[in-house]
Amino acid sequence: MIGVVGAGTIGTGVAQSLAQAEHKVVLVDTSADALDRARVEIGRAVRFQRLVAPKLRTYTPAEVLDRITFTQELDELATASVVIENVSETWSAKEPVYRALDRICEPGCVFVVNTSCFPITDVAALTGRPGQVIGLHFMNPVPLKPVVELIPGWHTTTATIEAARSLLASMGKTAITVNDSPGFVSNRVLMLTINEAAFCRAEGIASAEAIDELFKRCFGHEMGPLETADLIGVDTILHSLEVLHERFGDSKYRPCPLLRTMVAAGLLGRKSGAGFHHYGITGDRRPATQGA
Ligand SMILES: NC(=O)c1ccc[n+]([C@@H]2O[C@H](COP(=O)([O-])OP(=O)(O)OC[C@H]3O[C@@H](n4cnc5c(N)ncnc54)[C@H](O)[C@@H]3O)[C@@H](O)[C@H]2O)c1
Repeated sequence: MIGVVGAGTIGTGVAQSLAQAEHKVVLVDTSADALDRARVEIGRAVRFQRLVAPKLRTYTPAEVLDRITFTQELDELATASVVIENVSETWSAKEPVYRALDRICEPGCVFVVNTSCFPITDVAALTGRPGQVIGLHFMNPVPLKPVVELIPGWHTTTATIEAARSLLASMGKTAITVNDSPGFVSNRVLMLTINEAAFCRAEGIASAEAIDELFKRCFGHEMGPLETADLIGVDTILHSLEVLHERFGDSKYRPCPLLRTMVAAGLLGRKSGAGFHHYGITGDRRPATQGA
């Protein structure tokens, strides 16, 4: 059984992807609402994928959901072989989870850190098993993204790296390995781009639509930086920039104040229905009427 902790934007996709690979999953969140949303979202996403991604047509939503136990009890992870942690990107959220998991889980259990920016070695130091802690930075939406950034910490053993690779292979995914550092490679670069795009929007240099169109039509990106921020979650972007700012001590990572305002206003992106753009209940983009 694989444990997944955190049933938000990314944890929901991780649980779905594991269940579609025939793993038994226990999905834990402190919020009953988050678990309810995850159940609905997984059913919707599997239905959608059966239409657009032929390789994933094998299972019905009921079959996938049947492999997932939704619970608020971390203790249910006592027999997990691997736990993938996806709780909010703040140290105050992550620290107690690792201390508790270290007490609850069997000594052989591997802990996978799905963080955007925290160094894996820092997280591993919260546990008595640093050799069995590894970073896997999944991309959103998890079921549709075939590549994962893999980050061994200082003490991560070869056996743990192999266990992570074989879990990914069972999910039809491969890894690109990078060394441990705040934000690794992908988010160290991406967060600066999104932050600068937010500054352009905040200074009135262009609309959110124009900023995103430039990246799509001039550079051939699938999504613009502000659409990407909405997909990831504006709160997760803000927390990630705060981690980079604090860890590097470099002012180039200071978060654009507009991001703080948007988080305070509840404009979190797709998950709240509005961010830099507006979204319908199925996540489709709608013309902006107000907000950022
Ligand atoms: N959103 C992305 O695209 C993305 C991609 C890769 C990695 N990440 C990382 O994954 C983690 C989660 O990000 P997210 O975007 O899903 O955030 P989110 O805010 O959508 O979800 C976080 C979830 O964690 C839950 N949570 C908080 N404390 C908890 C606890 N003690 N026990 C159990 N559940 C708890 C919250 O209730 C919430 O449902 C972060 O570290 C983020 O940086 C996010």
